[in-house]
Amino acid sequence: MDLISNNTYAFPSSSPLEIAVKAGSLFEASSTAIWTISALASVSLFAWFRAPWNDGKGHSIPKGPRGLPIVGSFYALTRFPELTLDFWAKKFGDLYSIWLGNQLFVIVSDPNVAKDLMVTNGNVFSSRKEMYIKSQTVFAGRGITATPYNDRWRKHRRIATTWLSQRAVDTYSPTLDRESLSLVKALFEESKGGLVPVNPQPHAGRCSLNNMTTITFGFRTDSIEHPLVAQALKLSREFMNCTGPMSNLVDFVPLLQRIPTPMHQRGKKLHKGLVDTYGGFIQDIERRMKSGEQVTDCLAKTMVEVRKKESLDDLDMAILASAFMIGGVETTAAIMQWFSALIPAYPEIQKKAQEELDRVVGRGRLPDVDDEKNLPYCHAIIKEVERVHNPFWLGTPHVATDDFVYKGQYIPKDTVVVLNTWTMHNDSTRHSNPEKFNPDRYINDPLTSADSANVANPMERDHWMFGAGRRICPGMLVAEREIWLTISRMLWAFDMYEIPGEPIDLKEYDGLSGRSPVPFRIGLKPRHDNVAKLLEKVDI
Ligand code: HEM
Repeated sequence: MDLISNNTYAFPSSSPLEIAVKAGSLFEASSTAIWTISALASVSLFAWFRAPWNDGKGHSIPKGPRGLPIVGSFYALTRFPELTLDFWAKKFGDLYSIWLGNQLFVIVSDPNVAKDLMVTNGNVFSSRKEMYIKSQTVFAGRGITATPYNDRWRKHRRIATTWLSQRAVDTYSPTLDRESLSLVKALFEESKGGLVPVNPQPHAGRCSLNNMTTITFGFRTDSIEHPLVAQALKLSREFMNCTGPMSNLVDFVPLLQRIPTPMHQRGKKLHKGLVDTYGGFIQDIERRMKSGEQVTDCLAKTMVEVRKKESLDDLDMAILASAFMIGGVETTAAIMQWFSALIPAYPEIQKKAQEELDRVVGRGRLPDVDDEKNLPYCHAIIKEVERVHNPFWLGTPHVATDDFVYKGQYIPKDTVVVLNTWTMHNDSTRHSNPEKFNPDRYINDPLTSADSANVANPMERDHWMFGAGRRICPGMLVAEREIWLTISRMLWAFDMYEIPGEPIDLKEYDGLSGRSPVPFRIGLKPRHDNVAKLLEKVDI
């Protein structure tokens, strides 16, 4: 494969970083004319729509790239934004600022700064910006993920955490167990026992989808051909592409919000798609409950039961369910997909994991939840995949609800705060030789990521994939269990190998904010006869 050699994760000579940086500097160099024309046109606008650069007490906003009039630094962030942000982190430091249109962002590239702002000062840095497309158009002012730090968010977060607590996740174990077995069986069948190359992506997508539809609506799909699989994955992907932290300029240039753009149409269509699909399931559940039918326990049923007490309207329920379906499907599926794309290049790592599995679990049964503590190498592989291939390099930004001065640097109220996790995950002071895929770096880290998020020293946290502070992902527990069951069982069942002549591209990815690998195929050779035997009774 062309991008990986000797276990080293190295960028090609015309790397996205170089392209982004070259594009940035070329743009800056050749943009004198654009500057002159647009500066004249925009100077008055500038003064009008940009926040103050200092607090009048000698504290200025953090330094950062100058950007262009009107669009700010947007031009440099349309492709591989994480690499451009990393380049600027090296130039401007752990806390720097950028402008996108009229919006000031500060970019946090260091674990200590992340903790100081988002955890220690969580009372200031736990809100969300009401972005025009994401919050106002797609979520119509609802939805836990996009809601500002207010009572509506507290209510939705309370309902969500009830459904995502450790106790709740324990009750989903049979679902997570079943779906991971169904995934392994589907891969086994499609690969015809190792003879036919397989793209595991749709199977991983259906596995995550089934977990979320069962938790949210109490049903599952029975094959990757089920129409909901394509529909749900399309909605999630469109959501990620329209609403990522830096996905569209309409959010940051108020003038664009007043004229019809294709992004408005996409936002409205997406809103309708989410409400029709997920709101439709809730209405169906409510109708069945009213007619006295027994309805399986699920989030939708709970919402219908408490709707009066919690003053939830139809839109609240549809959007909260959508947040589960968006937050919980593309994310866990992406980790399974990155694992499947990456691991074939590392036969020696697979072998080591499989030796551990044979020794601890044996070949007479598949690994289970309780085995994780005794399988440190398999546990470490997952953490390393998450470090190297966080599906959300920029997370979900927070916003400051007050003016704040951090180490002499002024962060005005309404500034958007982005965790630059690419830089944090590739910091050589925390992770030696960060470019190397090396599960051994986590071999002495038995913590779950949920526990690791609470370690006192932020330099010791495993990774920042789930965000930070009061808005940290409430789905961590279910996500970790789901990922454990699927990945440990794939390692137990298959030798995963590259198809000769079909290199797997790990640099490109699909998605503007949530990332998954571009389509690929791998070989999946069952490791022993018990694979077929133990999967015999599993239903897909
Ligand atoms: C690998 C899997 C996952 C990843 C990488 C992930 C990542 C994230 C991130 C980065 C955030 C923003 C955190 C912050 O603001 O600091 C978030 C929030 C959220 N996630 Fe996840 N997530 C995953 C799985 C899940 C699952 C399974 C669910 C279940 C429904 C879920 C539901 C949510 C919700 C509802 C929020 C919004 C929380 C709020 O704004 O208060 N996530 N997630």
